[in-house]
Amino acid sequence: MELTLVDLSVARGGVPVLAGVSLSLAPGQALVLRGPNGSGKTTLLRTIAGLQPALSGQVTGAEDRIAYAGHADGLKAMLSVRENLTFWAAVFGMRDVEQAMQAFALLPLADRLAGTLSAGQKRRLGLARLLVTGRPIWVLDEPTVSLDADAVALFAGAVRAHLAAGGMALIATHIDLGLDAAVLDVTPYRVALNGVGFGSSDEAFL
Ligand SMILES: Nc1ncnc2c1ncn2[C@@H]1O[C@H](COP(=O)(O)OP(=O)(O)OP(=O)(O)O)[C@@H](O)[C@H]1O
Repeated sequence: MELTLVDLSVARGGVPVLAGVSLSLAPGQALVLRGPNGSGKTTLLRTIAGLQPALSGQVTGAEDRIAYAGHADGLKAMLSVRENLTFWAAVFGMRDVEQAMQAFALLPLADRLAGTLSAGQKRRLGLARLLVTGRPIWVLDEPTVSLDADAVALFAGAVRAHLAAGGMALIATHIDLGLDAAVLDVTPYRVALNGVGFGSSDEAFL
């Protein structure tokens, strides 16, 4: 089943950011979102993932099918790498955490507390979580932040395997992942602010 956006408009802090975004993603396909800092990529991804409501328009094919990885890794600092993945696997009804650790070179760190990992290791663990969700649509916001070249290659390999298995991926990134993916620049969808500033915030925790 495809993921489809029809005429989607999104806002942050009550201020419209992007308007009229339409796209569709079929099984096996990836789409890379591009656009300057502050252009609205995160806002669009959060809306697609159901973390905030759209201003208008529709998202179809997303219900209970999205695994979202945003800027925060959302790890439990006092659980080990293996325990973090086991926790998430249980939440999503999956079991195989060993394969997820292997895919992101985490096996040597399996018993380390997540809170003691380096930034790049934490990011690898956050991305390994995608594999234990069993969800077909990966919505990823700057997934390669903190990753070294080897880890970026591991990540790109995981995305390729996910697509080959019929998964989908929507990725906001400023770097070239070497994926066979379409690219959507959000710039043409930006809403002109016409003097309206960003005075408010739409989240309790920033
Ligand atoms: N919590 C918030 N409350 C209000 N406005 C916000 C909030 N977070 C971001 N914004 C504003 O919303 C606009 C869109 O931000 P967004 O994070 O979606 O852009 P982005 O394209 O993902 O940027 P980047 O490439 O820097 O990650 C920006 O002008 C930003 O300053």
